Amino acid sequence: MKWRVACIQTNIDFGEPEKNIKQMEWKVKETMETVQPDVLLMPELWTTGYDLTRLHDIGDENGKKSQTIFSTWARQYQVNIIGGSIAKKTNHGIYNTMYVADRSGSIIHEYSKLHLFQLMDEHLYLAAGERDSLFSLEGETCAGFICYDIRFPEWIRKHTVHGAKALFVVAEWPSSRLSHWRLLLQARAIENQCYVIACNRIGSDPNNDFPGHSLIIDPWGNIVQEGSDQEEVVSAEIDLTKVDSVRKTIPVFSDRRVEIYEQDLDVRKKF
Ligand SMILES: O=C(O)CCC(=O)C(=O)O
Repeated sequence: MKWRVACIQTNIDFGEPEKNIKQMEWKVKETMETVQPDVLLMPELWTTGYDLTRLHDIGDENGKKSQTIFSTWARQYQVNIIGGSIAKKTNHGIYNTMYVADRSGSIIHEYSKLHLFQLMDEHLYLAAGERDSLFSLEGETCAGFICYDIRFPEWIRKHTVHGAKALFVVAEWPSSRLSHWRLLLQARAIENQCYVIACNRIGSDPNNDFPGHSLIIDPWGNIVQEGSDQEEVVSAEIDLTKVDSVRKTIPVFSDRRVEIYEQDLDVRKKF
């Protein structure tokens, strides 16, 4: 399977969902007219930004409005959408939730950020997801993650051992740790021998600057495309058969020694 993937690397107006949705509608239209991707990504919390203290007012009730928007755009343009994430308000709390819509407009996957980022106070305002993020897109096994999740290789691996060949990452990753962003994403691609397609935002909010640098990385760890720090669409063609050939060249998955990893370490003998 070959897909043209495209990250809408955009600024986000702080706490202004209506404005952000209107702007995104134009960007989706423009991207479909120019780049014509098969898979379209948006950044993390792109409707509200990190306006955490107001999420109970501006978040999306059960994610209903967002699902309708993704579904409408996906069907209208016949494109698969990784809808970044949005703030989903529920009776049990507010979740940082990704929806995936396929070309027919069906919502085929939902994932709520599992690891809340304390440095940006997420744990004070958001509830953590409890479910995995594996899904099938046009017959290919994929997984979706949200920002801080990429610091947890064991979480990502859980999905690639179940066959994920493309990891879609959405983020509001700050400029101060841009070097971590690049290295972590490249490491996840190399160790899991899969594509990583990662969409970050640009601009600033009251607490952080965001560097863009959305990335498309192949299963050998090469950066196929990297964004600047400006508003743009970062796109490339990916060929998922490359995943199989890299996994054949260095058979990391069959060389794993899971039975040993699962044994307890006998630390008392050593210290
Ligand atoms: O892990 C990091 O350095 C950034 C994470 C982050 O900004 C987030 O999860 O929103």
